[in-house]
Amino acid sequence: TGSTRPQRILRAVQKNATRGDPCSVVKAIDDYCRHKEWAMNVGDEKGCIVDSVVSEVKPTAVLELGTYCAYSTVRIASLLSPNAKLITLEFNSDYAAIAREVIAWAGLQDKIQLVEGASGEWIPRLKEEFGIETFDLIFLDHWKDRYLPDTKLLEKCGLLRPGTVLLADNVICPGTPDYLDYVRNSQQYKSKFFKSHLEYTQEEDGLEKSVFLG
Ligand SMILES: O=C(NCCCCc1cc2ccncc2s1)c1cc(-c2ccc(F)cc2)cc(O)c1O
Ligand SMILES: [Mg+2]
Repeated sequence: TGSTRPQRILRAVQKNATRGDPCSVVKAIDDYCRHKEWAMNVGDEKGCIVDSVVSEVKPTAVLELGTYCAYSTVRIASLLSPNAKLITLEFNSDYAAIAREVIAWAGLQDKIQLVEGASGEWIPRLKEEFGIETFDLIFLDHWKDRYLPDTKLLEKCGLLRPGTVLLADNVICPGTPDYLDYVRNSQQYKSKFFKSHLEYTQEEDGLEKSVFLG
């Protein structure tokens, strides 16, 4: 029984990144996935767009849907203010186990709460379980056919406030057509597309930034 791709990514982090240095963790994953084997991290090109949105929003409460190996988790958390918190949901327990190790290597355990489970099950529980009022920023990077139902669920659960920013990965590749249609045509959102490329490739992709207007 050989290793899995997430295990190989963790090994690359432990080999090439400095403990407690989130930037070196991000770089180690990008180097490995660009030169050794592709993996579904948001990557460096789209990651720079994520960085600019996080820096602009200055969120104190962040929700990430889809952790995988915690590349974007670490990238976002490294930009947050001291009292800010990030909750990240991961469905796959093997991914979650690797993600916890990557988060620990980056030294960001105190900022990040990793929750194992399905978004549809956990979103209705976030207020009660974690004392969350509303989120300032939500990064959608999980099952592409869950972006729309989970956005409607977040609205229903009162987890959005006027000004909450939804930032969605992969709106072109693999694509989230129903979600794009909703946020671009709803009076409740002001939406903007950031053209980019699928991580580590020249395939078209992009991020959609949608501000909830209430
Ligand atoms: O599926 C992707 N990402 C979601 C993984 C699903 C993990 C989940 C997390 C979670 C948490 C809570 N509830 C339910 C769920 S389900 C994904 C796929 C590609 C891609 C692009 C071109 C390809 F040829 C092949 C793959 C690129 C990307 O950037 C992705 O993000
Ligand atoms: Mg993605």
